[in-house]
Amino acid sequence: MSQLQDNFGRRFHYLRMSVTDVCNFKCTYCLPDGYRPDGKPKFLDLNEIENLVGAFAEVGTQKIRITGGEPTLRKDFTDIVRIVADNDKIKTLATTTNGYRLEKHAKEWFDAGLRRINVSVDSLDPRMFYQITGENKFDEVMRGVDAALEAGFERVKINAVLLKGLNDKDLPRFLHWIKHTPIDLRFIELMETGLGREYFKAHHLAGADIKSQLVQDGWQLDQSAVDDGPAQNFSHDDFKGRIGLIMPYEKNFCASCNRLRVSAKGKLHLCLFTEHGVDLRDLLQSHEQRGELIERLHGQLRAKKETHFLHDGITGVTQHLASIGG
Ligand SMILES: Nc1nc2c(ncn2[C@@H]2O[C@H](COP(=O)(O)OP(=O)(O)OP(=O)(O)O)[C@@H](O)[C@H]2O)c(=O)[nH]1
Ligand SMILES: C[S@@+](CC[C@H](N)C(=O)[O-])C[C@H]1O[C@@H](n2cnc3c(N)ncnc32)[C@H](O)[C@@H]1O
Ligand code: SF4
Ligand code: SF4
Repeated sequence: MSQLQDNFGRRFHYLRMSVTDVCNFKCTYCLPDGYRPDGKPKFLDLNEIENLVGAFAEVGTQKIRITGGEPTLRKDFTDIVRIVADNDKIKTLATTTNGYRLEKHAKEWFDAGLRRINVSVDSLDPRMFYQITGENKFDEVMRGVDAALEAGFERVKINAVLLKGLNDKDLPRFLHWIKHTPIDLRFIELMETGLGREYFKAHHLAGADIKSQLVQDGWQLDQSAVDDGPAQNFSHDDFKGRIGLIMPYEKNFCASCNRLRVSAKGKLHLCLFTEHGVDLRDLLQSHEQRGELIERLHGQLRAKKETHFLHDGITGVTQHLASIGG
């Protein structure tokens, strides 16, 4: 079966699969008022997930990241991990989590087949962590990170959204942490969502500024991390950890786009900032529908735009990233 490719020659071997919109945190840049149910949520069930993964695997998907909302709030999260891990075409299985349930379940998820984990830790100062996430859970989350390191995950990454006037003083603490700890830090430039211009204007910090500072301090661009898509990665001889920057406002950011998204209710999003998703759910009901589903995927890929709306100055297209999984 031919691989997913768009009109610009980009190949898509990475699926970000959201399994819930629900979240228990209130990150100020994402869900400042917390999760608000939109009617009765009915997220993809295990059968639908298995059919989805099977179809994507058949058209070249090798990496799946389970995301949300907070994916680990699903009671059947471990079963979801197992379903994806059981598909031998999927070589890399990852999740992104706020770390809330990590301490207790890291080993269980690892044993079910999860191999990479990204934990969002926006600050290493517990008070700032609380101010940003709305949850006083810094110690629990950090114990979760330790549990993940102990469980044997091949990669443990920490995501932090760069926020002017909030966590922008934290860089030295983060650097101190990765001096002797083999952690990959991911600094993500704040993206403007439907939350409003004011928040963005007040807190947006250009990733390029962090990049200049890192380069000045002897960090070197590492081109070897080929599966990382649009992130730029840096390493330093004196540090065990690495740093990745996601700078969506940089020119050419989308040229290396390699990922597609499916929402928790089964909608295909060709970009994090597309206007709407295309329903796949009607074709996720049985294994026999796989051929038709694959045809729909190929058809949709032809409509993928070269770059995203943010570059055209159109904002508010995505209300918040919890709805698509970031
Ligand atoms: N605009 C944009 N932002 C992205 C893209 N990929 C990741 N991001 C942002 O970076 C955040 C962190 O991503 P993660 O879920 O941790 O995964 P990742 O950084 O893609 O990690 P890898 O799978 O190792 O590449 C996402 O939630 C988004 O906010 C992308 O393709 N486009
Ligand atoms: C939507 S969350 C879902 C997974 C999980 N709840 C978590 O926080 O890790 C995925 C990632 O999106 C990032 N994110 C959310 N809103 C963002 C925004 N407006 N700009 C940049 N990154 C954002 C978060 O920091 C997080 O690392
Ligand atoms: S970034 Fe993740 S943890 Fe924070 S509110 Fe959004 S979905 Fe929840
Ligand atoms: S913004 Fe859209 S097109 Fe650009 S890299 Fe992200 S998902 Fe791909």
